Amino acid sequence: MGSQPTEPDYSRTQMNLLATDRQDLEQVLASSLLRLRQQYPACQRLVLGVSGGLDSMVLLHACHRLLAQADQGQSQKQGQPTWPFAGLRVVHVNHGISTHAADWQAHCLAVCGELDIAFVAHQVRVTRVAGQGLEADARAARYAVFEQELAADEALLLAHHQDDQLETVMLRLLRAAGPRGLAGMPESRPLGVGMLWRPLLALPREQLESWAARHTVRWVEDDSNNDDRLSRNYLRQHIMPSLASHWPGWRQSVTRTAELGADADEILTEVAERWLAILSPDSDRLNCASLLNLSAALQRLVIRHWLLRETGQTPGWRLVQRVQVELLGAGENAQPEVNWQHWQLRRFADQLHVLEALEPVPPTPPEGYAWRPQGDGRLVARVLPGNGILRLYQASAGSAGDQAMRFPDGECVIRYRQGGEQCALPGRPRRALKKILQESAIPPWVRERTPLVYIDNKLAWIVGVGVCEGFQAVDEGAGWAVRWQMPSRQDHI
Ligand SMILES: Nc1ncnc2c1ncn2[C@@H]1O[C@H](COP(=O)(O)OP(=O)(O)OP(=O)(O)O)[C@@H](O)[C@H]1O
Repeated sequence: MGSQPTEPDYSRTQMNLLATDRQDLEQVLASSLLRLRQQYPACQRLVLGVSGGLDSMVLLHACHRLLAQADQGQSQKQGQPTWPFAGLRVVHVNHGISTHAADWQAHCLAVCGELDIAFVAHQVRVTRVAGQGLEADARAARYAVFEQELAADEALLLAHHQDDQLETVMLRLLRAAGPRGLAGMPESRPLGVGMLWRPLLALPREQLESWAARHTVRWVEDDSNNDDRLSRNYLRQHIMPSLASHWPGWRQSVTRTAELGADADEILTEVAERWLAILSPDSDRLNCASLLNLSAALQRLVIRHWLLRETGQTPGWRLVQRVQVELLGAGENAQPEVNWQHWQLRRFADQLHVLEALEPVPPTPPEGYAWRPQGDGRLVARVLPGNGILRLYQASAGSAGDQAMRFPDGECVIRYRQGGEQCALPGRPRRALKKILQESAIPPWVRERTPLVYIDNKLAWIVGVGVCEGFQAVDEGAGWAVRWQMPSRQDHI
């Protein structure tokens, strides 16, 4: 296959479709765009994702025709404007993978020039992710560009069609999927600050092909489409034709399955959210004791949605299973952990935690990190290299209680535990710091990086645990409290 713009292949177009499709495709597009405008009134301008291939070229030309009709005064249909948008522009992502990448970009630029439509191209560097194919990596890079590119009043239109949807559902089925996977691609979803919209999702590929033929649309054939080592191509070339020959209604059946999947997913999401509101009301933690009271299937549902909520990534079946067995099933005193991408999933104090893996804290200088009062008597926030930031604030009566510290007159320094330290909390015997930390509510993965505030070389405050004997504020309102914001998003102590 070459990269040159190809003449439409008339031999593949079907006569019956040729007779009727022209209006159909444009009608379907127009009513989809009206629906977009009604559902998301904030979307006033359109951005088309155009690769240079047949599908997105059809979308581009068909949008251009609707826009031209509107300009020629045919803009009202049953009282509705046929083109209710203020702007239209095209974005092309050049992945730089194919040897024909520059031709695709040049073709998109040329067509947009002919149609007088604003065009922007982005060259991306595709980052390879272990265990993921090149196509998926390219897609991630592409969507990152789309997301960046989109403004809050814009919707991105992509030219996915019914065959793409069927392939997606079949591939997911073959890789194992629950209702969410079987639901296929949604017609719309939020993308960055804007919306993503797929106006051609209901139309079969054939219909796009015959429309392209009729309008002498030129496109660039993607040479990788012929490579049947790629699963999607194998399915398209070998499996789908035989399905059609034995089950003429298979497209409708799979489409219906996707619709049922979408319904089931919506209901399951509602159920999961209700449970999350109970089991993880206002924190990123999930309560194990209550979770264990649920049925095994409901546990997996809640775990899946909790991970999705906290990380933005959909966890696979195996991971959910591991969390259920290895973390939820662990004894109370065990401290198991499951690593997933750059997250750590841990169990501590009868809660499941999802943490972004933290870099180890860099070695502290022997003299510690000085934390000096300002001339006006206030201490400023102290950035701890690799370990977040400490802030001091005046503890108002009641807000900090016995956590309020006397104003540190002496030399104030921050250190971390080195081993062998001892101290006494008010009214308690002197003990090893290690023991005090172990018995505190501080999770084990935070203990070694817990800031220790020394005043005149004496341990005055174990952040997150309390003020040491001799340093507590006596008068209400006279004390100071410390807040530590860890480098990861979730932990404030
Ligand atoms: N390089 C590109 N630049 C701009 N838009 C693109 C590009 N590639 C694809 N698109 C848009 O995305 C649509 C779908 O493309 P394609 O089927 O190749 O994507 P996909 O990898 O299957 O994506 P998805 O993961 O969303 O299914 C195209 O019709 C087009 O609208």
